[in-house]
Amino acid sequence: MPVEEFVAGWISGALGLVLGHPFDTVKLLGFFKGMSFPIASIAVVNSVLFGVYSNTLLVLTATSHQERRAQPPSYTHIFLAGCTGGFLQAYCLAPFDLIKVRLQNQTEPRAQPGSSPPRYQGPVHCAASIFREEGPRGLFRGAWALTLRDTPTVGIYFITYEGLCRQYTPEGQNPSSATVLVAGGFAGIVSWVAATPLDVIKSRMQMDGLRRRVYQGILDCMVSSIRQEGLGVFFRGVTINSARAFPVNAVTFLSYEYLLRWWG
Ligand SMILES: CN(C)C(=N)NCCC[C@H](N)C(=O)O
Repeated sequence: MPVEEFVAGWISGALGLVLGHPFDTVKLLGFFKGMSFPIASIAVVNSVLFGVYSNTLLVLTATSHQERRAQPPSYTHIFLAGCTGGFLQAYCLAPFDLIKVRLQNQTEPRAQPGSSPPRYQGPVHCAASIFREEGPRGLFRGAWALTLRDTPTVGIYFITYEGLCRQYTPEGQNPSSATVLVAGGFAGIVSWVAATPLDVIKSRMQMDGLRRRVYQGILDCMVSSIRQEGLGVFFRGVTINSARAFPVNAVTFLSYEYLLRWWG
């Protein structure tokens, strides 16, 4: 199994994250101290995403990354490989994303002298507390919603990227840096617009159970969110998600493509 795609995915995910971090922190007006935890986690997750995507395409089309410019895969194969990558990355992402959401939502003012410390003191303490208080399965709270969010939308992500690259690149050639940046950025925006409704539900499921269980499941969470807040609830955060998605994914695709070209 070729591993370059896993390594390129690892590095490009970390680079994309550096750009996305300020948006992620602003998103919930919370604080998410330090970058080492997000960098480490996103690098692993991106490596799974790109590695599984490329290796699934290899199985489906019998072409390696280098051969795909001359023999472009069909959009159906791209979509299926993207969905497979999205499905598997969601499971790796689930515990990291849960910790991120729990820390971001911890918006109590920072400890004043004499006040009690925050519930979670950092990523490791957060993971250990969830494990202790909610059991090992607690670390995967919201994982189904995350899988439903990522499986189709990562398919859309790769279709948009490939479609735009093909549109603006002469046949058989590699796309230019400008094309990769724009196609990557738009792939990020389109997929995040599609992902936002389930992103809202996923975050609510991840916060559920902290004090008491409110929702019986994904459907119940959807229905009660719509009842209480109307359909607009599904678009909460869509602007910040899109603003973050462009630079993050432009840089992720540019570094991924160039690392693979560089390694031949
Ligand atoms: C819409 N979704 C879930 C995606 N397109 N996922 C693929 C990776 C996105 C990138 N790591 C990011 O954080 O934007």
